[in-house]
Amino acid sequence: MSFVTIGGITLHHRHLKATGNARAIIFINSLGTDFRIWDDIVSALDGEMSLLVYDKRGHGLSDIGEIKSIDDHVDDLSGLVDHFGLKKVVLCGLSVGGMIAQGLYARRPGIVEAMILCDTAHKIGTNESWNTRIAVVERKGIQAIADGVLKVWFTPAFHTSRVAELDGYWNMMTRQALAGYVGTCVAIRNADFTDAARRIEVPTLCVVGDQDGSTPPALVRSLAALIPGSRFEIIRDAGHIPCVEQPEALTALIRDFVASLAPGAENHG
Ligand SMILES: O=C(O)CC1=CCC(=O)O1
Repeated sequence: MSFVTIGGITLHHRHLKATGNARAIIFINSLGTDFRIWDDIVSALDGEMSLLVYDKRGHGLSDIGEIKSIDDHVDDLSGLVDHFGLKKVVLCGLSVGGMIAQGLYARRPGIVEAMILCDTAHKIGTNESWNTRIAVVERKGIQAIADGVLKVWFTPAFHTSRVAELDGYWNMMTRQALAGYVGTCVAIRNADFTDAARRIEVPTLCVVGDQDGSTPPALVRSLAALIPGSRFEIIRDAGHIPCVEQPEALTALIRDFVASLAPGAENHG
């Protein structure tokens, strides 16, 4: 296990460095998950690209810290980029992870070569939906909403055919620190990247599961419409977390997208 302390926050991470002409790609996980959601993608891409996965604060084995806004998560991601000496990175963010990616681009556009914005948006949910969720989990715990959230994370087919995994992801979600979960809900509620998305000037792939109940295809398509020149793709038979449910399809899209980038930014892993 690897840990690093940046700005007083200890972050759990895994860095797999590729040799030769490799790009660096950083994966940013979603609300209620830790970096193990990327395991299949990491296994598939290991050796082809330098890969960095980490538990964002308040999740997994990272410190909880204080989470007042997406900026707090951006601080950690920005610190990780510097800690690993990365000059240019490709960001792959899932859901709130995609907001954190948009936040890093808005703050430090020069270090972002490209972005893969996965099941995310410029604005996710409403004040009302987040306030309701926050009130329920503060009163009754994450387990009170877990069954409902799993319905948006995974398709009905996943629910019937991958029952043990479903149990495992229920455990993952409900074992996140309450303060980290609630803080990240507040951060998502207050985030709006609508204007920032219009200013994105790097190649961007927006991708979504066809059955995503949290950031549905129409919403992710509207994010793609804001980002000049972006590419939009739908993954079949996937809910909100295609890196778990359809990792081969997402890996193929990542490979294809990274291969389409202009040469020159490699060797920064
Ligand atoms: O937990 C959910 O409802 C799905 C989700 C929304 C933002 C995020 O990161 O995950």
